[in-house]
Amino acid sequence: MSAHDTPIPMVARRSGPLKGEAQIPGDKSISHRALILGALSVGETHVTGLLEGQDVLDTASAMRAFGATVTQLGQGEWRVQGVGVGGFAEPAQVIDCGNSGTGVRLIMGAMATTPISATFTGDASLNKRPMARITDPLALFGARAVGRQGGRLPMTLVGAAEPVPVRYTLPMPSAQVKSAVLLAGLNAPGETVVIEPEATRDHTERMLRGFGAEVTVEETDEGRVITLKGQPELLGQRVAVPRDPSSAAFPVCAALLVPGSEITVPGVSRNPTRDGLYVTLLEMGADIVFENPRIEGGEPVADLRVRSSPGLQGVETPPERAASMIDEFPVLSVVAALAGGTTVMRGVKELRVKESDRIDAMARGLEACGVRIEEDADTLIVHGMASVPGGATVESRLDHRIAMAFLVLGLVSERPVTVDDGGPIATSFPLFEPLMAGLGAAISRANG
Ligand SMILES: O=C(O)C1=C[C@@H](OP(=O)(O)O)[C@@H](O)[C@H](O)C1
Ligand SMILES: C=C(OP(=O)(O)O)C(=O)O
Repeated sequence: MSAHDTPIPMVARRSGPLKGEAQIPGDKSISHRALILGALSVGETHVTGLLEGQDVLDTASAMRAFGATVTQLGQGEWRVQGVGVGGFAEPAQVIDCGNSGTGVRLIMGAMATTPISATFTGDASLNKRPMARITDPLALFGARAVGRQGGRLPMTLVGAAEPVPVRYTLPMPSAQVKSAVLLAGLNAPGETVVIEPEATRDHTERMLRGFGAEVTVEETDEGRVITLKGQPELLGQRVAVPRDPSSAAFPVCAALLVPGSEITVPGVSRNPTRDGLYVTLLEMGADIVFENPRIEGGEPVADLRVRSSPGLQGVETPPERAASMIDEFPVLSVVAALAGGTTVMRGVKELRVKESDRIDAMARGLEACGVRIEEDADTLIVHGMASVPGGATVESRLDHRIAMAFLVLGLVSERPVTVDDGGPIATSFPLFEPLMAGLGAAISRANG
């Protein structure tokens, strides 16, 4: 579903020191997976800390349409009564995944080996994103996609009546593709194998094991070889969702940039497959301390203490790090604009097929704010400056991360930065505005 109908312009102004504690919402990737695996399990799954952003709410509605019972018990506390592997019913209505690539791609995988059909659609952003990367491997199981030319939504997926297991090497580093293949493999006999030449976020493998599937991971010369034994009985679990490092990135980067700031950010996931931004910020000279490291809900977490860091220096991020920080490049570009020297982000072409073309969105927005950038198909280069003029209205292009990144820039630019539509922020970080205001950030509705 579309999270909002009319644009919500927002503005950020130069702010005094950010202080206090930032309670980040639950991880989006893990929240989607908790609902989907809960729906594919026998018995009851109890989730705490679920992200109640629109992307995840759309996945909850989809799981209901496939026959699971999904109930909100309290804030972030949800119950899923599953239908078991292979138990999805054919939905009576079109499945609208809104703005969410993760939602639609994982759900297509989850239904592809069940003999039912479902029609999927999304908002104007999602309906432009490539789906052949999913329907190609799902066809190997015996599923069939029918829809628009060019592999875009809306499309109908006809699940395989007699699925066969698959061995598939990922042609691009994508946890969504990996996860779709593994979820499809659940209802195929025999072993489904996914080979990923570059490691991507591993929440699906971790959580499948937690729900009782047999999953092995081998590091080989070809990359990570993930083997799933098909047709397990998944059993409902208790899932405690850790806080989202991709959402935490916004207040963390804001605190690094705004002079005199000191914030704490408790309980953020430090899964190594998600840690690239934090590695990069430390290399740039950021003052971030990871306190009280521990395991929560099967994921490594820590409490972050972040202090403003005036001497940040530009760095080069290598292509092999890109997957572990893929959603953080927009906000890293903002940090880079205020760092000494040049920051070169390599191996980032996947950014071109996110909610927007994020290389183009950042490049045009930063230029409008007075920052010098260079780009090619797979690289973004930002030339840092002591002070960014700002004073522009930037297009958020139905992309939550673009909107939040430019609002962070506005906190430290000479003149305010406006984003034409902050509505998409609700897809991943519904309480971004009050959370940032609570820290002392001057972010508000532009017409309010
Ligand atoms: O699997 C996931 O939960 C995600 C994988 C990434 O997408 P790709 O698989 O397209 O890289 C990431 O950008 C997205 O926000 C969440
Ligand atoms: C790319 C993202 O999400 P999705 O692919 O699920 O739309 C994101 O949250 O930055």
